[in-house]
Amino acid sequence: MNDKPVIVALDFPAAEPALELAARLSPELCRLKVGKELFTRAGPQLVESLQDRGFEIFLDLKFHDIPNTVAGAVRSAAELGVWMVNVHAGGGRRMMEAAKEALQSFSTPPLLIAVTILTSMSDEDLRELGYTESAGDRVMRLAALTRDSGLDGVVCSAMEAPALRRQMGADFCLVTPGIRLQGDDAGDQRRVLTPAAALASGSDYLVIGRSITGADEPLAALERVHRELAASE
Ligand SMILES: O=C(O)c1cc(=O)[nH]c(=O)n1[C@@H]1O[C@H](COP(=O)(O)O)[C@@H](O)[C@H]1O
Repeated sequence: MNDKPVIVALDFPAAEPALELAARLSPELCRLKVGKELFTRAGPQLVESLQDRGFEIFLDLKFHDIPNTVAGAVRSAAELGVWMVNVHAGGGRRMMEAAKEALQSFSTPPLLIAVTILTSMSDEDLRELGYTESAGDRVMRLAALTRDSGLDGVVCSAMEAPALRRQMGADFCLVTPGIRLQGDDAGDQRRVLTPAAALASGSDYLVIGRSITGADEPLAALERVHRELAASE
């Protein structure tokens, strides 16, 4: 297990609750993810405030556009000094290669990760989009394309992690959302696992939102995750 596998998803509508939650966590125990809702409202200033408090940031804006536009967006993220940034693998090889190329001039570039198939998507959802492959097969295809395009890894469901680890090797970074503490509601997620099961499946980083941010005591929930991970080693 790497030293800090937990990334807490700050899915809040404004800076204030995000900063309040961050104040109840510790940069020793987790990194933070700033996604579309929060970034659209609070922007780079919020990212900088969180960094000033010692947190490394996963900027989760899932860029998906023409190569030139995505390259510029990824460059802007790197200039913000974030630790991880992501794009949609569905943007294709040229888009991902352009994103990678945009990071060449940075001495410590962010990890560049691609989203394969969202963990909210079921096989049935994919069929409705006209895809004949199962979610699992499509994830494998998109992950191979991601690796061949020079990216560092993928966001995927922990359910796909064992096959991805086998196929992509030890150095390919697997970031897995869709994590729930035992007893928590899955909500809109479709392919969920517990933290220990996700790590045992080969995940490097666990993205955890509501199981921590929705807990009465977020730090206690984060510590519970760490205890469960340590016990499962
Ligand atoms: O890129 C992501 O982080 C992501 C990809 C994906 O396939 N599924 C997914 O849930 N996520 C994110 O992971 C977080 C999960 O939050 P919870 O379901 O509350 O734990 C959210 O911020 C999602 O945006």
